[in-house]
Amino acid sequence: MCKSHTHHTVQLLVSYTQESGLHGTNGLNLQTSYKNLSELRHSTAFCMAWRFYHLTRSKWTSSHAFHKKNLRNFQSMPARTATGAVYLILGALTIEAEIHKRQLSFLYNIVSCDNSTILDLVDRQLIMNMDNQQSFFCKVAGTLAMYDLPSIDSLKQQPPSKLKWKLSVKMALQKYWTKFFLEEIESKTTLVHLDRTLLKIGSVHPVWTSLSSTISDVKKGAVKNRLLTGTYLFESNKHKFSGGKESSLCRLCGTSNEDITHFLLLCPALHQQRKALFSNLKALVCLCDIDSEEGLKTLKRFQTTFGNENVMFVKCDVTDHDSFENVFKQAKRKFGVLDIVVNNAGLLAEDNMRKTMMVNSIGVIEGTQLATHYLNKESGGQGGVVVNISSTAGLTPVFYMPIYVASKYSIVGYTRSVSQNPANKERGMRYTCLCPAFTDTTMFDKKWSDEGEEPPPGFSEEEKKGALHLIEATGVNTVEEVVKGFMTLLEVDDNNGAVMTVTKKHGIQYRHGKPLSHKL
Ligand SMILES: NC(=O)c1ccc[n+]([C@@H]2O[C@H](COP(=O)([O-])OP(=O)(O)OC[C@H]3O[C@@H](n4cnc5c(N)ncnc54)[C@H](O)[C@@H]3O)[C@@H](O)[C@H]2O)c1
Ligand SMILES: CCCCC/C=C\C=C\[C@H](O)C/C=C\C/C=C\CCCC(=O)O
Repeated sequence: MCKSHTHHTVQLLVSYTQESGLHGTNGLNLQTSYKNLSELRHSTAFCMAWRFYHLTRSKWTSSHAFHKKNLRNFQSMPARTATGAVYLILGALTIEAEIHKRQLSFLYNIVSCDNSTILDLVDRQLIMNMDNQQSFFCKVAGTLAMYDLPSIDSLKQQPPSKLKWKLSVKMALQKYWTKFFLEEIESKTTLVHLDRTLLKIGSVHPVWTSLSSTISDVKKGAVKNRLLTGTYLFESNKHKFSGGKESSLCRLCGTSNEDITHFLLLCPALHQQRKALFSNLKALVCLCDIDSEEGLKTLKRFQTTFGNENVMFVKCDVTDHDSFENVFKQAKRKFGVLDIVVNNAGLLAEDNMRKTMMVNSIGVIEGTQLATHYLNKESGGQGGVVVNISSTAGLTPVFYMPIYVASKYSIVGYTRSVSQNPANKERGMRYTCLCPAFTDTTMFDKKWSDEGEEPPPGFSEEEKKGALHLIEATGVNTVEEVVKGFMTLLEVDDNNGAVMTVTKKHGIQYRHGKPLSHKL
């Protein structure tokens, strides 16, 4: 292979792929485009294999970068995409692996031939040249070891059929590079949503294979791909990165900031698409509340989105053991297994100390004990997570609501304590605590912003003024902001013992240092 031919092939490859961008926009589907790319790449790799020994480290690095850039452009991935994702989503081999494949094929052809002169030369090389790093045999011995393939000697003694050898090499390369890139992506926080079981060198990820090659489908695939790889730029990020110059509002609904929680769960403009997807997902929810009128309204709303069979409501009073346990029994009977419990019931009634403590404190403790019993692997469950809803008032004294504060402080201390039980790991349990600041819900009633209203029971006129002042100073969370913190607590599986605050000023923050960590 002469130098000018090599140069020509590389030029061809560059013009073919470098500016091609998204597949499909050039009229080709991903498979055809990739096949053409890899055929050109193979011949380039082939050329390089012979010049392999003369390649300097910087040439090596630039050919890797060149190859990765082509694969990335080809899938319309931005430059910040993790290398592992670029290769695994397309199932593509590295240049290094392509060269190894050819080395191993060449080795097979030599050791399995019946030309005694060639075989003698091989023997001579094996005796004389195995310490020489530049020798083909020394290099290929390293390649065989790298992929756990038989040594040159055993290949010579018992060469398998050509087909079998090709298959063994293919499998070994795929196994090695799949493991290599899976390890690489493990540390990437942007890739937490990528299902590892769908990633394999040699197979194209369903994000590409499930699409037709129409331009609109391919563009949808590019967005999906960016969502999967954590590289999609939500409006809220654009806002952040532009130093506030760009708007953070969702362009689809125009009503809220666009972030991943909004996009996946909340944006009303995507309701229809979500409905179709959610009806296949088996997210099963049991709602419970002492207020059955409101509970049944919420049930109806959830059933419309998630399907009638996937949601249930059970009336319950969390201060009554039997009533509370009945919820767990009913949910288990209908859904079979329980894995998340949210102890959310709460009230603000400074004029009723016993009720406040019974609902906000005892109710949450009771719910946590029942969850431990019904979810725990040691008592027939599959393990899971408990999220106890406290408040920033569970971390800061507030002089005009000491009873509410006492009830919420108790939840933080209780949750942190149960999270330290050494049995949690065996039981598959983790316990977390969410502490929102003032949030725009029914508890945060209009009367707190209406100067003309009487203060709520248990509050003097002066105390109400103090509260309004505090509310003005701290700001009021939207429910979406709190949901975002809540989803983070659920999704991060090594946060046992976490206490998270959600405030208007500082967003999501963990308190009390790093939680006691164990991965479940
Ligand atoms: N809204 C805020 O500003 C804010 C801030 C921080 C924490 N929290 C906490 O968030 C949680 C949810 O409150 P919210 O703001 O959604 O108010 P909310 O009043 O809408 O919800 C509380 C729910 O608890 C139910 N409940 C009360 N007593 C019960 C009982 N004995 N058994 C069963 N259910 C009972 C109520 O019927 C109500 O539906 C509460 O624990 C609250 O203390 C609220
Ligand atoms: C003072 C009564 C206001 C009424 C709002 C109704 C219910 C709110 C309940 C919340 O749990 C209270 C949350 C936070 C208030 C406590 C402390 C503020 C600490 C400062 C901060 O949030 O940074």
